Amino acid sequence: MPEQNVPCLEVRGLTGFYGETQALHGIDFVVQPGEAVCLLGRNGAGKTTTLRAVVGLLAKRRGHIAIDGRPTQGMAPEDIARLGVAYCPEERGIFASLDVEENLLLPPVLMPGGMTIDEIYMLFPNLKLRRKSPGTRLSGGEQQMLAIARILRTGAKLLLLDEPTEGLAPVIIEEIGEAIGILRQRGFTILMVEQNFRFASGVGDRFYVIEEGRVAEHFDRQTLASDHARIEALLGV
Ligand SMILES: Nc1ncnc2c1ncn2[C@@H]1O[C@H](COP(=O)(O)OP(=O)(O)OP(=O)(O)O)[C@@H](O)[C@H]1O
Repeated sequence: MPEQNVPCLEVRGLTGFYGETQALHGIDFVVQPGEAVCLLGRNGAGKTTTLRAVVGLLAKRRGHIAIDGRPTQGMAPEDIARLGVAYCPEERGIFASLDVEENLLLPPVLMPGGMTIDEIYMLFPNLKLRRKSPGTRLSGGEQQMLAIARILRTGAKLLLLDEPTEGLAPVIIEEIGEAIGILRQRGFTILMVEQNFRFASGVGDRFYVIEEGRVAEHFDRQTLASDHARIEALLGV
């Protein structure tokens, strides 16, 4: 049983570098169990780099990151994944030469409690219809659904989604939003990077605005509703 009041993810004073270039300058945020938290901000602000640091893909990172209270400093990505976190990258990473089901079965199951293939197909019926289609034949929306679906088998409880709506038609964006809602009902915790402010404001509980590698602002859904114009101006949307 996780201890009470232990965040699902805690990030304090996170700095990160690409070579000599500093991309993160001291990021602080928390994600509580069951929450959907969105990282917002302009291009190049450091949102993707933050997600990559959390899953250990950013080699040069400093500061405190803890998953369910367990610090991840110095850990390799595969060991961080075993703490129950999974990452769905912006570029989706679908293998073109594999069909839908082969792509689904690719990530290893790391912990008990992951969704079965049948449960995943109930969540994304399109993928079931296309189960034998190669990655190359999928639409952008199907690829995004597959990229999310693929991490649901692993047993991870914290899902990191990088721009899940990017380049997708409104009707598909709606389906992704519904799927995220169902995942939350099933107890998943979500940390998401989104440029689509409208989408983010519909699915997020709390929001952090990242600017130049720092958290510039933090607000919840209620504040977002009451202060919409100012926040839109802040994000330049
Ligand atoms: N592989 C890389 N090598 C060097 N610099 C990088 C690399 N990836 C990102 N950066 C730089 O790090 C900074 C943060 O980029 P990051 O991708 O985290 O921003 P972002 O907020 O996710 O924006 P975007 O939506 O454009 O991806 C930017 O200045 C970017 O140019």
